[in-house]
Amino acid sequence: MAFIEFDNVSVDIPIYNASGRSLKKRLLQVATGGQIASDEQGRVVVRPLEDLTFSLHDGTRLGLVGHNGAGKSTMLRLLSGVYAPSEGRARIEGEIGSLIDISLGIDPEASGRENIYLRGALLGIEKAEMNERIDEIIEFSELGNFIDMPLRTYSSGMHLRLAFSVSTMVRPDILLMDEWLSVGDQGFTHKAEERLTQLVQSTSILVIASHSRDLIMKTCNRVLWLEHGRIRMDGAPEEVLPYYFGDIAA
Ligand SMILES: Nc1ncnc2c1ncn2[C@@H]1O[C@H](COP(=O)(O)OP(=O)(O)OP(=O)(O)O)[C@@H](O)[C@H]1O
Repeated sequence: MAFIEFDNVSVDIPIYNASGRSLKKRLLQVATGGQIASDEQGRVVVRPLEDLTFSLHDGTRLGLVGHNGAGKSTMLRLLSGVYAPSEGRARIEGEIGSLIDISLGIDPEASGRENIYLRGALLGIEKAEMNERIDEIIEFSELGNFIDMPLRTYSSGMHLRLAFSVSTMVRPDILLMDEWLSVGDQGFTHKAEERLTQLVQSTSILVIASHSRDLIMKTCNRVLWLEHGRIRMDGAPEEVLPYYFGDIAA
């Protein structure tokens, strides 16, 4: 069983190199998506998420919507453990899998095969399991003999195919995505699409940030609309999206 429970969660990010007086003054005046303030020590602090309370259970397919700077990526980073709450409490039960930044940790000097092991280690997969699954990953990537060549010799499409093949081999309880991944040429895209759909179906909780109405309608059964780091609306896609996209005045 997987669940995510947020109680009055806020995230503060101190900006250490914004201590110059004039910059600080300017930052405090400029209205951006995140709320900018200064803390007791006079440091500039951005608060991308403020006072969030919600819970997600098995079967939730959550679409995160919100304008640029609303806090969607920060929320995904918080769920993946990159950030911790500065205030409030976040309880997360279940193994988290992240398809954000699938090229993370890829070494251009190492071969495709070595990079599969590297990425696998980052995903928390044991070496013995990687040994068992490596052939399947190589076959899926369709990189043929290039698999033993250094990554710097790959085209960007080949690079993505490798990253996709290894990153989607996990079956997490909670899957985090930043838009729907689209990789490779036509043939590969079709195959990748199928694998991604299977992965999404097999996961207990999905959280996907997206600007696409179609994608959210197709994939999600709940939508959280973030505005300036706060929850503006939380409900079924057919309830929230007409307000978010302005069909109905909010
Ligand atoms: N590491 C950071 N340092 C400083 N400010 C940050 C940091 N990360 C996020 N922010 C600020 O927090 C706010 C929310 O950013 P976030 O990237 O979460 O928005 P988003 O909803 O994902 O936007 P987009 O749709 O443009 O990707 C923004 O104002 C951003 O400037």
